[in-house]
Amino acid sequence: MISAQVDWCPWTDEMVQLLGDGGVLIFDSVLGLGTAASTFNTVLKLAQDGNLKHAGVGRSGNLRQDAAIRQDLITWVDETNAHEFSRVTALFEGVRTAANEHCWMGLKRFDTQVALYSGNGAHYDRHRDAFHGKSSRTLTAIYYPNVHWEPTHGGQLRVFFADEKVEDIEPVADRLVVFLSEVLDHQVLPTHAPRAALTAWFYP
Ligand SMILES: O=C(O)CCC(=O)C(=O)O
Ligand SMILES: [Fe+2]
Repeated sequence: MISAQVDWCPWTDEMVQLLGDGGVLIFDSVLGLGTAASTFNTVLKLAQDGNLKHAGVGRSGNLRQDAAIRQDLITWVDETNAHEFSRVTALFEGVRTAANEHCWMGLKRFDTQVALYSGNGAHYDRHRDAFHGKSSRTLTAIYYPNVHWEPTHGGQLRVFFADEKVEDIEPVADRLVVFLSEVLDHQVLPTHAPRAALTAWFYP
């Protein structure tokens, strides 16, 4: 088994093993559809108000090259919007606690990115969130609030396991996905409807 769909907490020995082996934990119905819907609306409102910006990939500093790799619009959870994302942030705090209790990861803090893919084919090419020695990003957790999501909307999170086996994960409402940042290659397939995601990166 390379992914698990189970109650989100506490983490079982099997789940800890799966994560360590470079797998993905998938948890459904983590906050309720009401919270998913209000979170999705908050992301749309941030976009309508012009508060989301084109994401850079980082080191290259080449905006055109970055735009070819990823087309999402992003911001970060900070003091201006923290109130509206408090339930999602509490969920991520729960992930941090679970990872520390069950995997002894010693995670001290996390940053939370708010992302919106427009739906006009917007995608994010295959990448890894961290590379050994280049960043202290250790664990990635993603919450999807997409209440109207359908398979024809595309936008699956495609994950690549060490043996190059692939799994496509639908970004459906109220789903939480967790994996090791330095281990798992992944991409966002082209989206054909607005697709929101909140991503936490945890640091030791
Ligand atoms: O939204 C997703 O499913 C993944 C986004 C991602 O890989 C990233 O922002 O690094
Ligand atoms: Fe990523």
